[in-house]
Amino acid sequence: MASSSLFNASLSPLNPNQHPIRRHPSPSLLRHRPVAISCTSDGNNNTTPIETSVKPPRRTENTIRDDARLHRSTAVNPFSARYVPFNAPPNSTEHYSLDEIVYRSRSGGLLDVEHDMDALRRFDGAYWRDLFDSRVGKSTWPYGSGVWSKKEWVLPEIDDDDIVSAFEGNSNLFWAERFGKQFLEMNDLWVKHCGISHTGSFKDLGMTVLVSQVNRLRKMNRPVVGVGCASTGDTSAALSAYCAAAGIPSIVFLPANKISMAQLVQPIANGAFVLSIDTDFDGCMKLIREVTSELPIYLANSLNSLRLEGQKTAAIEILQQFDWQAPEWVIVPGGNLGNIYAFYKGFKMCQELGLVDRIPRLVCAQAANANPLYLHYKSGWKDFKPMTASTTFASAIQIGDPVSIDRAVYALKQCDGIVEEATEEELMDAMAQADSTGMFICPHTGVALTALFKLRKQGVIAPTDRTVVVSTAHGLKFTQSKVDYHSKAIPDMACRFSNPPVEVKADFGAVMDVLKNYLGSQKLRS
Ligand SMILES: Cc1ncc(COP(=O)(O)O)c(C=O)c1O
Ligand SMILES: N[C@@H](CCOP(=O)(O)O)C(=O)O
Repeated sequence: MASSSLFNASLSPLNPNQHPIRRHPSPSLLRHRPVAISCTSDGNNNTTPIETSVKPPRRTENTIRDDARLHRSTAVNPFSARYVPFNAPPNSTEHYSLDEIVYRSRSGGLLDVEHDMDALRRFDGAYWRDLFDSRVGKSTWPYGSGVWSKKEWVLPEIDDDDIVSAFEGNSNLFWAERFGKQFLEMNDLWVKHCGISHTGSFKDLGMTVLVSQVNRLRKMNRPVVGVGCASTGDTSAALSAYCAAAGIPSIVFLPANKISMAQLVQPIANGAFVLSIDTDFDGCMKLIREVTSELPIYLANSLNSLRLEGQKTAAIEILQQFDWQAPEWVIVPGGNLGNIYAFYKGFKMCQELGLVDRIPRLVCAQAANANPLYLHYKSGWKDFKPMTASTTFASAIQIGDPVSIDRAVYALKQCDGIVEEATEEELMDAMAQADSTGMFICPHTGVALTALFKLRKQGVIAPTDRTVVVSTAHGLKFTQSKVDYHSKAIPDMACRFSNPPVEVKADFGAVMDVLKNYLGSQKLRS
């Protein structure tokens, strides 16, 4: 992408430690009295609630891990999960322990993490809502994380000591008041800022789960020397950060010259082994799959269904942030297509376990330059054709052969979902419009906002529909695209919402003239 001369001068470079195992905990008890509730087992995995002690304050010499250890329940954990073939027929018996290293089913299809829903159903929706609410805003290990605050639904069997977490999640659900009013005549529009996160994207949500499980496997002496991924920049950043925190080697395959400088420097700084490969993301993905089947390198892309268990918590969080009410619409930018399924799965679990009575309709938004799902949708879900994706400012979704295509199609069909697309000009304009109302979003979020513009214009989304746009990465990772846009340095793009700096002499009169001109152009607020 071209860089700007304009910018050269000015812009250089409860007691949540244990499961309160009982059916109807009083909300007041959970919120106001720090009572530790544990459970005993009769040896048949039947649990009986008992209240134990009032939690003493943390001793200053203890870490939060020590503190959690002191308060850990010794009772039998009634929850479990395993791998099963994705969308398996009801008579399928194929399944694998999460401690096995397996990414594909026997028939070569995708896998899914299946939870013991009967065990989870022994507690009603009110119980789970209260439990999850009681853990928000604390530093208790590991529940200070938005992912691990839902541990029973994520990786129920992992030891808290094996968890590698940066207290990710609990991201801001931003009321886009001015953007909604000014550009869409909407009053209930929200942006879920998943990119305001440890490494600047939603990938942290899945990576904490995957790297925690790797940590466990390594302690079990399973053959995992390192963890590897192919990436358009965000998966690699998250993988390298979580591996560095745990002291685990990470290996990342990046398509040469196709990711932003800010993304490239993240794994470099975190000490990953970085391969810059002369191909696109799909080429890197093919290579990492081949390599991980030959070497003791654990695959960290979302082909590995563990990742989606963490990512689904963003959906649960949205419901929680709306006091357990489902919005009408959730719009998610899609590339490798794991996230759209993760959102569906999070919403669906909340419905099945009685936390909400319905789920939102999902919209998956793709860049027109990398739109295999959109074309598939438009063909009435006839045969899917992978493509070679072209360059897009939404570089993290420049993917032509998404590994989770089956998951995405399933999710969209189940929730009466829609697929939309955004041209380069549309996505860049939408990003600039959002930024002009106080956000600082990434181009992928611009893709999602374009889908919203189109669906509002078609009357599919109504002005009062509660709508959430998922912002997937921090705008600071993509500043070059913003510099190019505001410099009007993009060939064949009008850059209608650009706001270049005004060059002015260091002279009082000249500055006054410019300012008077500017103020005159602004409407006086009544
Ligand atoms: C910033 C950003 N947004 C959206 C996506 C799309 O997510 P998914 O690949 O799960 O569809 C990705 C990665 O692909 C991403 O890095
Ligand atoms: N945008 C992704 C692409 C890979 O997706 P994944 O979810 O399968 O890891 C990235 O940042 O690498």
